[in-house]
Amino acid sequence: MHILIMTAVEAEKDAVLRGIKDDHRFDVIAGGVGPVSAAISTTKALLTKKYDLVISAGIGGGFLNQTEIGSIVVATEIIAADLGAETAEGFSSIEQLGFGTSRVSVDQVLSNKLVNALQTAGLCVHTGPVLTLATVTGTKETASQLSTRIPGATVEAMEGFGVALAANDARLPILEIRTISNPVGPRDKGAWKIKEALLALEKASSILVEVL
Ligand SMILES: O=C(O)c1cccc(C(=O)CC[C@H]2O[C@@H](n3cnc4c(=O)[nH]cnc43)[C@H](O)[C@@H]2O)c1
Repeated sequence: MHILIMTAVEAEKDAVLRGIKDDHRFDVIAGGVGPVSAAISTTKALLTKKYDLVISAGIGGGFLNQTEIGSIVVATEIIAADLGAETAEGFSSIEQLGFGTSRVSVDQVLSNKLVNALQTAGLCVHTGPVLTLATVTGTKETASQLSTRIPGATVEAMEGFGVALAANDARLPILEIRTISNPVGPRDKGAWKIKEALLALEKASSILVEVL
């Protein structure tokens, strides 16, 4: 089995590599920040080699009461949360506009297997929809609007949907794994617990090797 893991930045890639060690089934690529860079980088990677599974992995912002800093989230669904139109009545999704879909399903069998293994290893793990946004949420109001609009929203990050669309286009299964560095809400980048989130990403990656 050949597995492609896409992160946004090098620090996330290094954390994944520390977890998977020298397992040659995995390629790990830092494809850039945001859904567009992620989609382009993933598409390019999928054209260069035959893969069986694609994983979007990295740190993310956790929704209040759903996650803790340093916990791991395995996506049940990958959702482009800002793909649509703002109207006088509120946000209209791309589905409501009739132009396509903002949701990609994950491989449920693999994701359940991974969640069980992470729990067995004693790690703090949650499951739920992982949102992709091109803009990091920076206010309480936007955070609250997102969790109202997308019930169960667990994490927000910036790449999953781009990676997932590229995987879908290549007819490959997709997973998304995020570890929580900060709460979704008022921006305070100085308070992001990046070290803790990268350590959790390393641990989650070491379990991935056992599961796949
Ligand atoms: O400064 C560093 O050392 C550093 C190390 C690793 C990663 C970073 C990033 O800034 C990664 C950006 C990446 O993180 C995701 N992310 C994290 N929190 C959020 C959030 O609250 N909302 C949306 N995205 C978030 C995102 O996927 C970015 O690509 C820095």
